[in-house]
Amino acid sequence: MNATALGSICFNIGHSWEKEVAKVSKVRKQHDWKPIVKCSIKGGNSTSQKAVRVGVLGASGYTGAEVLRLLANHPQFGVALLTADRKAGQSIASVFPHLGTQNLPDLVAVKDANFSDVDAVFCCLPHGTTQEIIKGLPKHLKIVDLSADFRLRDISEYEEWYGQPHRAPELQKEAVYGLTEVLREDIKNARLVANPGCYPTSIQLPLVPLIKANLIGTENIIIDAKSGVSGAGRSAKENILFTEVVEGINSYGVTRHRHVPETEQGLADAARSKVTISFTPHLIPMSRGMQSTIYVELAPGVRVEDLYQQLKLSYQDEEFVVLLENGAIPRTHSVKGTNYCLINVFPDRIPGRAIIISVIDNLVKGASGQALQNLNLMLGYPENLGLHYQPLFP
Ligand SMILES: NC(=O)C1=CN([C@@H]2O[C@H](COP(=O)(O)OP(=O)(O)OC[C@H]3O[C@@H](n4cnc5c(N)ncnc54)[C@H](OP(=O)(O)O)[C@@H]3O)[C@@H](O)[C@H]2O)C=CC1
Ligand SMILES: CC(=O)N[C@@H](CCC(=O)OP(=O)(O)O)C(=O)O
Repeated sequence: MNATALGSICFNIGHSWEKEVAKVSKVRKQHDWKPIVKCSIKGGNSTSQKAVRVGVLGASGYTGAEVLRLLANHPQFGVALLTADRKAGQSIASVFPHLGTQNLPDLVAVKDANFSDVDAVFCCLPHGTTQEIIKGLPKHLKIVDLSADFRLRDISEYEEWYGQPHRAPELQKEAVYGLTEVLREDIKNARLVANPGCYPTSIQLPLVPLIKANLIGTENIIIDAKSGVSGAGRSAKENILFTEVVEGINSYGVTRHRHVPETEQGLADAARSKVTISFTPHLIPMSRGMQSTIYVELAPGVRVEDLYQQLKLSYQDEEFVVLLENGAIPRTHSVKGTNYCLINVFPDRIPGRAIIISVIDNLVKGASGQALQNLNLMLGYPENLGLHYQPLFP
């Protein structure tokens, strides 16, 4: 898809809900899904009739709030339960005034939550905490976990990188990694999806097709990545104070960031052999957005044009992953507030090397948007339902 096509995506998103719901009904028939149980619940449109009752665990955090922003436009998912920790007992309006018009349920502590009227949850909790909480959830729930707790298949690797033993190894075996465009078929049948990290999403989407096609070397991949500050969550930390972040750039996790094993796991699956990356993330003074600039070696006999054509082929039918027109620079402004990943490939001035730029909104494709894309799939809906947003620019 080229930049003109992207323009038409961004500016012709004229999907009417009637059309969407008609598509849903068709998909439901194909999947022999249970009939729509009409229930009156508070949600994006208060007291509207929605088919699926959704809970958001960690609704007082950034990714939880982003799930709620997206659900406000979802024709089939209504919000039935919201949880928080320190903010339990408060209204969502007092925690997030921008969500105050939605007439959402108040925040409760997870231990006081009643899941009997909930069909699916987005788990937007810190890693570590999440394993214990998900272990205790009723089995009827479909779960999309936004934390890192179920992303690493090898639990010894989890212990090594997260500094604590895995507390739900049985559930780890069941979890499906939620990189939608790559693992769509597995996600459709999953009960528990481990939604990918933001950096790993922005890196794997361009690299997986190139590695699968043996077009690039797998031992000398260098990734220089930048994230907006919302990537660090909403709780107070010294390194994300305004004064620490504004007018500067801060590298962190240098030589050792926990997204390395997650990214190498996904790339190794594509290569069917070990892949190693050098990865350095940076915190930059913007609220949301992420760019990964990736330096790769071309496999013998391969041209940069071959990389471009491969990505074009791989993503030609994808709505949310867009290869820009030759030479166009992906910008975080173009994806702000949307579920898009924009990619382009450039020849390095050093022969035999290429530079790939990939941008996403860390809170949308890097978290809550991809999570919604996955839950749509898990419940047999079109994966783009509720995800049609134009970029917020300027
Ligand atoms: N921010 C991002 O861009 C991305 C984040 N993620 C992952 O998503 C998850 C959520 O991130 P984010 O929204 O940024 O985090 P926040 O820190 O903004 O929010 C965390 C949420 O979890 C709740 N919480 C904290 N501790 C507990 C506990 N012990 N028991 C129950 N609830 C608890 C908080 O409640 P309260 O505020 O009331 O204390 C809050 O609602 C994390 O695992 C993160 O790594 C993944 C991809 C991108
Ligand atoms: C800016 C910032 O701090 N970003 C977070 C990554 C956010 C994310 O994707 O986190 P999870 O893997 O925990 O889900 C970090 O580097 O740890």
